[in-house]
Amino acid sequence: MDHFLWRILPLLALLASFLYFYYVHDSSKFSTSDCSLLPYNHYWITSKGIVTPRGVISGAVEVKEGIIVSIVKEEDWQGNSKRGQIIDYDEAVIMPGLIDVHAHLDDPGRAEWEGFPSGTKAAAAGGITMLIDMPLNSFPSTVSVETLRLKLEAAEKSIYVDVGFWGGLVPENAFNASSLDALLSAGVLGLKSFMCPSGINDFPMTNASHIKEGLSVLAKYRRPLLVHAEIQLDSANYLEDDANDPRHYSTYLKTRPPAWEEAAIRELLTLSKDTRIGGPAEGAHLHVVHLSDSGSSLQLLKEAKRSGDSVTVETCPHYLAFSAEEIQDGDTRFKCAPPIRDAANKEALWKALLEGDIDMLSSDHSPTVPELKLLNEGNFLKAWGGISSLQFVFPVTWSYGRNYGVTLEQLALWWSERPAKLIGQDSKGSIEVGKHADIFVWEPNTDFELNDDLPIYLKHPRISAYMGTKLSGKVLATFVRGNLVYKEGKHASAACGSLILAK
Ligand SMILES: NC(=O)NC(NC(N)=O)C(=O)[O-]
Ligand SMILES: [Zn+2]
Ligand SMILES: [Zn+2]
Repeated sequence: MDHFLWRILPLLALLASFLYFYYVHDSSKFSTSDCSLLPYNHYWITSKGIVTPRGVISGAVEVKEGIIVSIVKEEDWQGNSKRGQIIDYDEAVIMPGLIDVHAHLDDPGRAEWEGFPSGTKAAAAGGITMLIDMPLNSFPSTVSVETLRLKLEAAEKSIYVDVGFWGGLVPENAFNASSLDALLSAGVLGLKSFMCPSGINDFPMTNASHIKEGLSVLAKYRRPLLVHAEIQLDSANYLEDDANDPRHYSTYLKTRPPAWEEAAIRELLTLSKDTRIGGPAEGAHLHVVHLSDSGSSLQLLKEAKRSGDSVTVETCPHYLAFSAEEIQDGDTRFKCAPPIRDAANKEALWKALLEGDIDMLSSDHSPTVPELKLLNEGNFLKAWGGISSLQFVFPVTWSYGRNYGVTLEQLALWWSERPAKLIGQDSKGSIEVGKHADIFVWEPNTDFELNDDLPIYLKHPRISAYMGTKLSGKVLATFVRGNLVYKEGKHASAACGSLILAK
């Protein structure tokens, strides 16, 4: 027996060295740092498609200690041998990480709905390198310095991507300038308010005078006011009869007509004009979240922009992917506010986005526990309003957008450059020398079906309206400040995202 062991010893040694090289030497399998799946922090990423503000190039991006330190075109790169570590992605696309300016992670207080760890893991797996957490659905709402502190405590050491925070503008703080001053000084990136009930009792809606107060305080800090722009008008056209079955999506659609959005946007534009006493450049920037109405609401925004108002607008992938006609009876996964409208509206939203009338995209990831989505009962009037989408927003934008001829540069503009500008983060939003190495890598032509076989990190994947859809665009890797935080089904072992506070 001994004799036999001696004879196979060289074979065992060979196997051991193979295992060493396969598992240890390939840095992506094992790591020395907990924050990154890479054991080094100076490296080059090479690819035939790197999306920069000056176009798509073939070449290399040099990353050192979290910063992009050089970008080299292929013709200047070849033949140069003094390189360090190289990660070659060949035909895969290298893009600036997505910045999602509108996500509800519901932590602290309702972490069973999502939470910072699952939400930011899902974000990283979807190419998102920074998200801004909404001030509501968590408990307490982020409406004061004290409640912001609770947010920061909940997020610290629990986030896999960078996270910033919007503060809430609510009746309780709107007339208290020192409270708003304190909240803004503590670092929220801007304020968010609702012109209709928010769906959650602890975040009440604001009226015109609250909004005016908010705008005037925000102007001093040069930070934006984000508004859920719907005003409840008489919904007399909804009656409890057979034709208005709450399991029919059309019943819900009738309860929130486009006129609600139009009325809110009209009022908002007037209010913000009133605060621009010294001219269009004065006053706070206004940002309309999740626009759904591509008709009169959009027209009002276009006119305001043309007259020089400081206003931007976002829409969300669910308004671009789905239409009311396709939503099945009882499928409350699709309930959100403002609602998903008809196919013609969807086409017009794409046109507005492509023509630059809609500035950017956001997820409005607003999940809850499956019980509150009432999936069995299928009652559109009672179910929680909010779409769960965070991990899928990029492949969704690409899958539906490619039919409209969407370019890589447009994707970067809608998901990175313009969001970075809205939140005042000059060091983020594009692949340029001196900026944070917030980057993701993806394969445009890899198709997949969203089902349980995939690694999905959201807490409640079942409630997502996207489950069961076929998509293209597979995210391979995500780097946050140079740390490889996600690679094909695996995250870094520690959550090292940064809390981003306005200065
Ligand atoms: N409480 C919410 O999360 N509301 C959200 N709900 C949606 N969009 O259906 C939102 O952003 O208004
Ligand atoms: Zn909203
Ligand atoms: Zn929202």
